[in-house]
Amino acid sequence: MIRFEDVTKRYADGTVAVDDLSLEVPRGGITVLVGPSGCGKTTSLRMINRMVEPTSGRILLEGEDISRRPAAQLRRHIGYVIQHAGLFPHRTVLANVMTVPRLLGWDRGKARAAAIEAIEKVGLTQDQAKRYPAQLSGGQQQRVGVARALAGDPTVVLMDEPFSAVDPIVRGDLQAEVRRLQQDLGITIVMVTHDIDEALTLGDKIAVMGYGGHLAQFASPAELLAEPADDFVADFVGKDRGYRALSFAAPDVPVRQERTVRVGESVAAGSGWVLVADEEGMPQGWVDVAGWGGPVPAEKVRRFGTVAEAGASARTLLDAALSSPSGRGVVVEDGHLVGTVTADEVLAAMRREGHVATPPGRPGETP
Ligand SMILES: Nc1ncnc2c1ncn2[C@@H]1O[C@H](COP(=O)(O)OP(=O)(O)OP(=O)(O)O)[C@@H](O)[C@H]1O
Repeated sequence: MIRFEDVTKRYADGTVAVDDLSLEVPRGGITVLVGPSGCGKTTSLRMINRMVEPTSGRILLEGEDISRRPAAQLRRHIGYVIQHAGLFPHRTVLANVMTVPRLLGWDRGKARAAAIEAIEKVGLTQDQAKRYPAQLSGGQQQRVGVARALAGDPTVVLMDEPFSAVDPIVRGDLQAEVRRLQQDLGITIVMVTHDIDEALTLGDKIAVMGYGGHLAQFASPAELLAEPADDFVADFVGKDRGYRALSFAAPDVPVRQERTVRVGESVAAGSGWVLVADEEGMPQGWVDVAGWGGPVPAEKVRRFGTVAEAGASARTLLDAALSSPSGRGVVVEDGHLVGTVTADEVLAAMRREGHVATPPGRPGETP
């Protein structure tokens, strides 16, 4: 839906900020532009709303060359969020958010209603709407920035390093919020970040840009981790990409049936690790039935570590298995036991589905 065709931007001093960029941002998802400082991310983003004009090439929005549309008209459908929110300090939150619909020519009543709706969408209260930006935390100010971008009912929202100025916990909340908003509203988000973790967390598609403003790779997070196009991308994506890739694979691991007992129920000596569940079948923990038998005492029940929801990522399944005292990870659906998986079973499923390579068999080993 946003298509860059051979787009180059050379600034007046000769700097080539973007070099022959061609890519297609899909409609209704999050596309992230990521790369080291100065690689042309911001320039690329700003060409989408014509804050910067390409030197050559063209950009199409829904098949239409944006250079043919008056910039002001184009921007009506494109929200814009910047680092530090860029709020007017002497205007209340509500007035700040109203600026966008007012610029669109909406009357005060309609602009106010749209602003209030946008403020609620980003999780701010009516009380906070009456305050001035300085009376809010950094994370809340950033929410106001997002609300302002949404108030004009855009189809596309551009975000330039929107969360880089907030602490990691707030950042995580804001990332989740942006993902939720994108899904609820069906908008297309194009986001710039220099943080590969943020790109991998949020991006449906990621454009890794390299020095000199050229596109190094345009791919999904899973593809980027599995098959970085070159050394630059491999370095940028990071050394532990094998582990990170686990988050993006949801292998079909056969779940084994697991017998459960209740506290007070008798077990035979030497049963090994037995899963304890309550009367509704909700798993509660493991009990090690080694040198004893008889009724299970509550104080012998050990928590099971993490639990995986059915259909979870390989990372979650492995984590459940590795953190379980029995080595068997508990898989649940709506809190009810489905069964258990071991780390070996998760890895075997990963191999079967081609998510991880199968090591060549050593001599004497049966395949
Ligand atoms: N108005 C301008 N005039 C001249 N050169 C510019 C201008 N704006 C940006 N540049 C240069 O173009 C290149 C790309 O800049 P841009 O801001 O697009 O990169 P970026 O990837 O967003 O960087 P950062 O992560 O540091 O913000 C840089 O070398 C920058 O110095």
